[in-house]
Amino acid sequence: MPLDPDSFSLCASTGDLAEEPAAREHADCVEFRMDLADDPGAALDGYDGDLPLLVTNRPHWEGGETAPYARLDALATAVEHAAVAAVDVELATLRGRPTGTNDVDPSELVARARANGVTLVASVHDFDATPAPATLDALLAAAAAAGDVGKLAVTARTSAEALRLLSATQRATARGDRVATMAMGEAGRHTRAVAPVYGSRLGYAPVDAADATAPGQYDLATLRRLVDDLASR
Ligand SMILES: O=C1C[C@@](O)(C(=O)O)C[C@@H](O)[C@@H]1O
Repeated sequence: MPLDPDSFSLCASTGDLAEEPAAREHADCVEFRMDLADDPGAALDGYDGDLPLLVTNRPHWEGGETAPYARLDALATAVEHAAVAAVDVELATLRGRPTGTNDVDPSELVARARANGVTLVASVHDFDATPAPATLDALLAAAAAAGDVGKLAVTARTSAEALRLLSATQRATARGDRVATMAMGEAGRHTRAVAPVYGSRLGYAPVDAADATAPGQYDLATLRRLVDDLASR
């Protein structure tokens, strides 16, 4: 089953698939951060949880832990698994940024995802700041065009920057782009709860706040409660 890009999904973000039972109560899916796992291939082969998986294998140059070697090959194998519903590929990768030695190239990875009915999340991360509005618009439009969902995670240093991201989310949704947004960092924390009100399709949270995969994340139970509460108003 692909992840439905037309509705909001809350992902429990983890490098350890053994956390899935603890995530079931609150999450719609598990973001398996393959780059944070010791043996991601074995973990996927042994996965028998209920929640569908969004697989991510983040390179160093976009805030992850994976050495570039065979990074795309691991994702291409992952999308063949029945439990995998979505795959995250950086927009820069899709645009051809060299990513190390791989047998498959980005277009083949996308083709394999498509052949397996796996939703493609095209992602962009800015770990320093929140770009100007025109840049946010351009990044969201490009990411949404490249994937089924275009995801943009920026860093908000002020409430004005957080608001800028929410505004861009609203504009993207209004023009018909399917996007997912969040502002990392303390000043952006509330955007994780609020961005879905403006159309964001994905949220990320660790089961346990101590295991955050990005700055400013709420724990899973808290983000579920906040998102659901705001959605019902
Ligand atoms: O890209 C994202 C979003 C994220 O960076 C966040 O800020 O919640 C967390 C990552 O695990 C995920 O891949």
